[in-house]
Amino acid sequence: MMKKPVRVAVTGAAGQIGYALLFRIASGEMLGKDQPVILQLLEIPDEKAQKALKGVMMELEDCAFPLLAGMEAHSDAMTAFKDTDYALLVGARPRGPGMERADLLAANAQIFTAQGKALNAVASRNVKVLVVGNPANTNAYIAMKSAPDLPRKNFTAMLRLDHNRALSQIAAKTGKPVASIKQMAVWGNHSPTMYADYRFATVEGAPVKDMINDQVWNKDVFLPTVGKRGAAIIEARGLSSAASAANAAIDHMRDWALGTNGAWVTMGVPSNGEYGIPKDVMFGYPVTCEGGEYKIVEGLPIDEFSQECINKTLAELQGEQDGVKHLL
Ligand SMILES: NC(=O)c1ccc[n+]([C@@H]2O[C@H](COP(=O)([O-])OP(=O)(O)OC[C@H]3O[C@@H](n4cnc5c(N)ncnc54)[C@H](O)[C@@H]3O)[C@@H](O)[C@H]2O)c1
Ligand SMILES: O=C(O)C[C@H](O)C(=O)O
Repeated sequence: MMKKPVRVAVTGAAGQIGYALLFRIASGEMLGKDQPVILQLLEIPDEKAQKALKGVMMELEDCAFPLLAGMEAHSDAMTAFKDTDYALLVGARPRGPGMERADLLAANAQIFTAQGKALNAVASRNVKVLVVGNPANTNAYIAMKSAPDLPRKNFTAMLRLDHNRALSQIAAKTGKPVASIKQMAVWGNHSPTMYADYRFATVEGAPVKDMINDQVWNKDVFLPTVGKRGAAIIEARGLSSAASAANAAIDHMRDWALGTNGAWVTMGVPSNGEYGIPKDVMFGYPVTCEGGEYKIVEGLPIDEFSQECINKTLAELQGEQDGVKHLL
C-alpha cells in the first residue's frame, strides 16, 4: 500500500539552491522512493520571484514525478508552513565576494524570527526543520527561539556540506574511496572557524590519522581548505555553492528521517551541554540517526588543539547570538 503523503515546505524555492533541491525531493531522493510528498513552496511576495516560482513548478509538473502528490505556491509563511512535516529554510540573501557569512546576520535574521513564529503557529508538532540560509547556525537558533511551543530538538542547521567537503579532502589525501571513510566530525559553526576533525576517522577499520600523520597539513592545509571552501566557490563561480548545498540538504534530511545505520554524520543541533557547549547553542556535532531522531556521539576525547578549535568556533557563535538578542 502507498504511504500517506508528507508535507515538505521549502523557502527560497525559486532561488539557486531551490532549483537544485526540489526535483530531488520530488523524485524521492530525500524521503525514500515509497514516500509521496506535497511541496509547499515559499517565495517573497514579489511579482518577479512569484513568477519564477511558477516557472519552477511548471518544470516540476513536466517531470511527472510519481511521488509528487501535490504542490502549492505561497508568499506567506503562515500558509506555507501549515501542517508541514519537514521545513527546509533556504530563502535568505547569499553572500558575495569579500563577505563573511556573519555579515549576513543583519540582513537575514529577521526572516528567521518571522519563520520561527510561523512554524510555531501552524506546522506539525513533529516538524523537522533544517536551516540552510546563512549564517545557518544562528538563523536556526533564532527560529528555534521564536518557536517556544515546538521541541528544541526539531531545529537543526546545515553543516553537512562541511562534512562532505571534509570527506572529499581526506579521500584525495589518502587515495581511499570517499565512501570508505567513516567517523568524520565537524564541530561548531558553519564558518571558517568550524573544526573539521578526522581524529576518529577510519578506512576499513584503520585510523585515517595514522595514514596522514601530518599535523602541519591538518592545521595549514586541511582546516583552511574546508573552512574557506564556500568563499573559494564564490570566487570561482561568482555565485555561492548551490548544487552541493542542495545535495547536503538532501543528505541531512534523508539521514535524519531514515537513519544512518550507526554511521556518523554532522548536524548543527541545539546543545544540551554536550562537550561543555552551553545549552541551546546551535553547534555542529557528530551524530547518529535512528527512528527519526538524532543522537550526539558522546564521550569522545578532546585534546588540547581540538579544545582550542572548539573554543574559537563557540566564541564566534556566542558573539553571533549576542548580536541577535534584541530580536528574541
Ligand atoms: N549552510 C550551508 O552550507 C549553505 C550552503 C550554500 C548556501 N547557503 C545559503 O543559502 C541561502 C540561499 O542561497 P541561494 O544561493 O539559493 O540564494 P538565491 O539568492 O539564489 O535564492 C534565495 C531565494 O530566497 C528567496 N527569499 C529571500 N527571502 C525570503 C523569505 N523571507 N522567504 C522566502 N524566500 C525568500 C529569494 O527571493 C531567492 O529566490 C543563502 O543564505 C546562502 O548563503 C548555505
Ligand atoms: O559560503 C557561502 O557563503 C555559501 C555556503 O555557506 C557555502 O559554504 O558554500
